[in-house]
Amino acid sequence: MKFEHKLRGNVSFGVNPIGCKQEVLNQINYVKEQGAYDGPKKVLIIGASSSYGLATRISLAFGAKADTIGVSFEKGPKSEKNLGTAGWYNNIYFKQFAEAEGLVAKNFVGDAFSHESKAEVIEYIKNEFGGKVDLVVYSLASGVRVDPDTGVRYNSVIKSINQTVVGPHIDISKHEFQEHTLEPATEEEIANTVKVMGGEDWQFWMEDLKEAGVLADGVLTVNYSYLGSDLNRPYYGGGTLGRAKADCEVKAANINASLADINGKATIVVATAVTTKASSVIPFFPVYCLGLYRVMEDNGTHETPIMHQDRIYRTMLYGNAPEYDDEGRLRPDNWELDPEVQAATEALIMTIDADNFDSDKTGYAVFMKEFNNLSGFDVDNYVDEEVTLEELMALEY
Ligand SMILES: NC(=O)c1ccc[n+]([C@@H]2O[C@H](COP(=O)([O-])OP(=O)(O)OC[C@H]3O[C@@H](n4cnc5c(N)ncnc54)[C@H](O)[C@@H]3O)[C@@H](O)[C@H]2O)c1
Repeated sequence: MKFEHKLRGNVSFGVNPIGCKQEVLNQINYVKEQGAYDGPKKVLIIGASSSYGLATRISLAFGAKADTIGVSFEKGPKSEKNLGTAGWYNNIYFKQFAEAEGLVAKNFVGDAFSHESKAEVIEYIKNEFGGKVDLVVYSLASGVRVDPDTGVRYNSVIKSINQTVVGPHIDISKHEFQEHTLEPATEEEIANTVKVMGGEDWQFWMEDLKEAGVLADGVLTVNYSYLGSDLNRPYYGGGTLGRAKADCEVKAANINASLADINGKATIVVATAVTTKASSVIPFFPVYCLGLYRVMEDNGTHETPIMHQDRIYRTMLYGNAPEYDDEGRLRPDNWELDPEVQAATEALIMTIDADNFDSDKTGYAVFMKEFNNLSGFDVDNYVDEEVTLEELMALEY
């Protein structure tokens, strides 16, 4: 079967399942090369099927020998034209590789926002996962959330607040460098984005898990945030997504209070900018990445999700070199926010235009390779393997 990388704007519809398998294996091998580390042994990851959540799962399983439960919202194959989503295959192949090493790897595919998903996961932890988890990772990125109590559907928007933002953007499918205009969000759009991407559902998960008695003494829970810099503040930190991230900090404080009696802790991890399905559709962000990646590649500090998450868990959360800010947030993003890196990124971005955006002057090649890798294309060590639709449909998650 031929796999086609279909794109609309910066959204990918095609998938190469065999490429996804190799990409998962490449990440596993990266972690193994770093060696083993002491970490949590029973982990729940909400949003586990791609980028940061998947990288977290791979690092913890293959670096710290953790058993993992992954929750995600992915689609399986229906026809040769519709092979489903990359995350579907990432789940399957992660599980195969983890089980081959004697680890437990359980996948739940469904809506993490629903009561049913939470109940199913809790039942599984109680009956088949040893009764308790010692780490809960919340790595969800979604455009919609249906409120589980009212049934009301909320959509998140990526918009600025109180200002119109005009700047450069790239349309990947058209291979075009464009000027983009972002109109400010309404109050309702801001509130809806907080409802979807804020911390409410994280808090709901932690309340339900605690009430069910499935959190180990000393449990840690983390939520991935992004703060960024002046270069992206108008459309990120100062925009609707920034509001949602601020809400996660409020909810972290609530969770911390509720976990005190079991010595638990909620931590906001401010992660670095990486190429993911969620970040590629943020207006202007790809151009920020073109500048940033060139500078960080040249400095030897550019990281992919697996490199970043492995460093976070190995050296910071379960290592002896965590770096917290005054607000108690973990700051592995300090390589990105280094003033010299930011100044060089800004200077480079000012020179990027329609003629050179895809040249070696920028991080275009790095960005595009990472973008293609997300769907199983352009993967290192890839070996073509004949596979039929029936075989793909028979794969069990
Ligand atoms: N990409 C970046 O540059 C960056 C930087 C810092 C922080 N973060 C944060 O990291 C987190 C993860 O983002 P990502 O970029 O890895 O996203 P992603 O799109 O790669 O992954 C999102 C995950 O959420 C799951 N998901 C979405 N809706 C769901 C639902 N209703 N039920 C169950 N699962 C669902 C998907 O299946 C997937 O596993 C987000 O909070 C994001 O803001 C991202």
